[in-house]
Amino acid sequence: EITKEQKALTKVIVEAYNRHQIPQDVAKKLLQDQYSVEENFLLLTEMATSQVQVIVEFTKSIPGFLSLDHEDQIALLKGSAVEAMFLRSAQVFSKKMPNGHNGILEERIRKSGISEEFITPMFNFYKSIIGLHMSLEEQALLTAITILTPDRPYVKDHQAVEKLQEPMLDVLRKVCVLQHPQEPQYFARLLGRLTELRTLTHYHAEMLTSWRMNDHKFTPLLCEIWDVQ
Ligand SMILES: CC(C)c1onc(-c2c(Cl)cccc2Cl)c1COc1ccc(-c2ccc3c(C(=O)O)csc3c2)cc1
Repeated sequence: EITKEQKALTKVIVEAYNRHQIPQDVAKKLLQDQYSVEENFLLLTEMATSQVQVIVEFTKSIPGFLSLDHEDQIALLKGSAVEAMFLRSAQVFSKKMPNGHNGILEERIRKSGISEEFITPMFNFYKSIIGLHMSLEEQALLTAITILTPDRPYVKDHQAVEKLQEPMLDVLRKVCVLQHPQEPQYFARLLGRLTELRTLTHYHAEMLTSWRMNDHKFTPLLCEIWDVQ
């Protein structure tokens, strides 16, 4: 069962996850009434830029992260940002957002210049995450586990990252058993979502290319984290 240290670790991660969120005034922009492809792309770019800042702050609160090699810290953030944003935007769809953000976010994503071949797997993923009815602890721990994935490109000290990721996996497994006693495979299903996230990262790289082909501009922060422009 869950040790004192594991309870403390979960508390730190959940508090960081709750503390760092997109500012309400940015989220509210989703409710604007222009729905052109251009307008949607600009809004989603603003959301993504704000969400990256949120992910960076959340990551800095993960115990031990700031003690990693600095280049590895950057490699982990660059390698996981898209996956962390899929997880976060999935929660927007699953929780009944006040004044129906979720329907609006979906509509803007569907009409932002993303081709159908990417929209289908993207929304299949969203459906599968929503169907898991993840608790806040599970969302926060799964996001930290995704960020602390040792085999991201250019990570030098894999072991140092594994040492941070393993305790998170141990406590997530126990949290899943406690919160979904009737579903012994729940933890395995959560980890299965991480595999599906990897394929979405691949699709996402192609989405970026097709946006750029149509001369779409990104913000400096997104260009840096996604190595574009
Ligand atoms: C550059 C841009 C066009 C882009 O490129 N790929 C993706 C992209 C897409 Cl289209 C899907 C998945 C991942 C990415 Cl990076 C995106 C848009 O990324 C988003 C990132 C994050 C949110 C997001 C998060 C939280 C919340 C909350 C909340 O927490 O209360 C309220 S509103 C909201 C909105 C939306 C969109």
